[in-house]
Amino acid sequence: MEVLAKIDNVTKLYGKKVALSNVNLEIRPGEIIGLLGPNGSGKTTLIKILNSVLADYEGSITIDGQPIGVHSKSVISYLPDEPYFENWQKGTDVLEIFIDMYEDFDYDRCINLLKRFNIDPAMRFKSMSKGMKEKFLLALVMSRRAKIVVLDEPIGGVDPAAREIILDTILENYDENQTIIMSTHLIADIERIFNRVVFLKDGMVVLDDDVESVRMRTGKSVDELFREEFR
Ligand SMILES: Nc1ncnc2c1ncn2[C@@H]1O[C@H](COP(=O)(O)OP(=O)(O)OP(=O)(O)O)[C@@H](O)[C@H]1O
Repeated sequence: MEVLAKIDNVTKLYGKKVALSNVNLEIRPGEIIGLLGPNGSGKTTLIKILNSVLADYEGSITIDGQPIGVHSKSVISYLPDEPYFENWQKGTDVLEIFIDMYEDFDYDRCINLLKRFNIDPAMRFKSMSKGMKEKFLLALVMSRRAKIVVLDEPIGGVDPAAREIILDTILENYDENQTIIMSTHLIADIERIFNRVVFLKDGMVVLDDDVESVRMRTGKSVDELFREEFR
């Protein structure tokens, strides 16, 4: 099957601290991948490398057949772990930026998602709660018809009822060939949407498997397996 992203022997050091150690992954179209691991295991570092935020690493990465750069940015829709807008801005200001910046941005889809999340884009960010900001940004990022969507801790600040709506929305809105890579600590809440999980431990991949085969092989949910692995 076609490989959408290939991560070959990637190692990342911060000074002497090893954040990623010889990471190898092949990512294919249509996968919904849970990138899981305890605090400090390297999830955000890997996500930042895939999204050109960090460039000083060893190893090689191709995305959609090309090295990381202008093309990879155009095919990846990225939700960072912290919002990147200013408090004085309104939702509509950022919406306009997305319309201008991304050819693949589907405005109607975004407006529908915002309605579903009960977010009024005319509000300024300083008037939104943490969860409202997260939902706003998620609606934007999910509205790009990008080949790869990378979500770093997308629903950490969102209440449990809204989480369910968001997960359903992700499943309903993602295109069949789109790949989603999502880091989270809320494994029990989210694992129903994953079809593949990657566990990182001390910067190394210690598990990379289909969710179905994990369940068949171990008789455990991903959440149970995670708690066992990282106890
Ligand atoms: N800017 C930095 N400078 C130095 N060390 C860093 C920096 N960013 C991350 N690290 C270190 O790299 C390792 C991996 O961090 P990373 O943020 O990728 O982990 P994570 O799995 O995303 O953690 P969390 O679940 O807490 O978000 C940690 O040991 C962390 O201390």
